[in-house]
Amino acid sequence: MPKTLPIHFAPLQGYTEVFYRNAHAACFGGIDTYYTPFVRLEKGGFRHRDVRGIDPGNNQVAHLIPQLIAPSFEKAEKILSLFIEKGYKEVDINMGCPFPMLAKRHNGSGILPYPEEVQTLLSLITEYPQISFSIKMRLGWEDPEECLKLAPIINELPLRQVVMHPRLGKQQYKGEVDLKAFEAFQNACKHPLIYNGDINSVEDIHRIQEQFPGLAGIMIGRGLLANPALALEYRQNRALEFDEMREKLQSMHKCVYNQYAEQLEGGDEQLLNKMKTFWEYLMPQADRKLLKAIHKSTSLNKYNQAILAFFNQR
Ligand SMILES: Cc1cc2nc3c(=O)[nH]c(=O)nc-3n(C[C@H](O)[C@H](O)[C@H](O)COP(=O)(O)O)c2cc1C
Repeated sequence: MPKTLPIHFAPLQGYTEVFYRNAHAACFGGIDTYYTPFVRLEKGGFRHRDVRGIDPGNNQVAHLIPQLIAPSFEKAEKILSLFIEKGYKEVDINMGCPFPMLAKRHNGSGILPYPEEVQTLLSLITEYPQISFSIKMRLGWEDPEECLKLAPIINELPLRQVVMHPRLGKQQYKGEVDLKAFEAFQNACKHPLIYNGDINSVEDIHRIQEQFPGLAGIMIGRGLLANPALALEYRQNRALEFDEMREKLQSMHKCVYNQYAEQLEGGDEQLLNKMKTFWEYLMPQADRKLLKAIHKSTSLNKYNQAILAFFNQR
């Protein structure tokens, strides 16, 4: 039996928000580390929801790491100061985001073609030795050679780990993950390395683990949104029974719903929209009619009826 690797829940802006993370940890678990979606500066300040999302008072998961995205040392330092003020000792730096609006300003994977800018940004890491840093990155913006050129810079830094999603920024989420290029980076990288990308089943985890025996962990995003039990099933080496899955999912749904119902002030429509995102990636293999009724519900009332029908299915 290969050893069980730590599973990291990837940050997903708009999905793995604080209420989702709390509910997931309480109802499913199996995760070693959760990450906040990236915090960024908007017109020099912070977005309220980002500040709420990292506030330790709102977070109930055992191990949470806040993530920042910035194109420069100064901006990154400002966000880091917020994390330090909130008491965090571990921080992740995003060098993987492919969104063109951010990438064109050298945020996320947009910085990868520019080794000097990467070096300046990451000098933050040596300036704050009291913080344990990780980076989450892609192969490059348009060429997988980019990460190999960055390897000497990255290797010099006292990093806790590197998370690699083996796609290019310009690909967004299209095409296949490039496992050959991942291997080349693994050979060049001296830090503990975590694989991230297109893991949708326990078999996928085992396959990646076999192919890359030196890995320090696996990070999963959309696969966990689709099957919140995935990490638990991997850890316990068993698939959840239908009834057990339903029970856990129902309590997770209730937990997310109640937290949003308490916090949101925009009425039923806002709550309805928030809850619909909960279902966007969830259980794509479930009964299509039941899912469609949820996705298409036009009022909170209709949504609640659709949910009831979903959880009452045999
Ligand atoms: C809607 C969406 C939002 C995302 N937000 C973030 C983010 O805030 N920070 C980050 O590092 N990655 C973000 N990602 C990338 C994921 O963390 C992950 O790297 C990517 O989805 C590949 O992993 P997966 O195939 O397991 O989902 C996002 C991805 C998606 C689809």
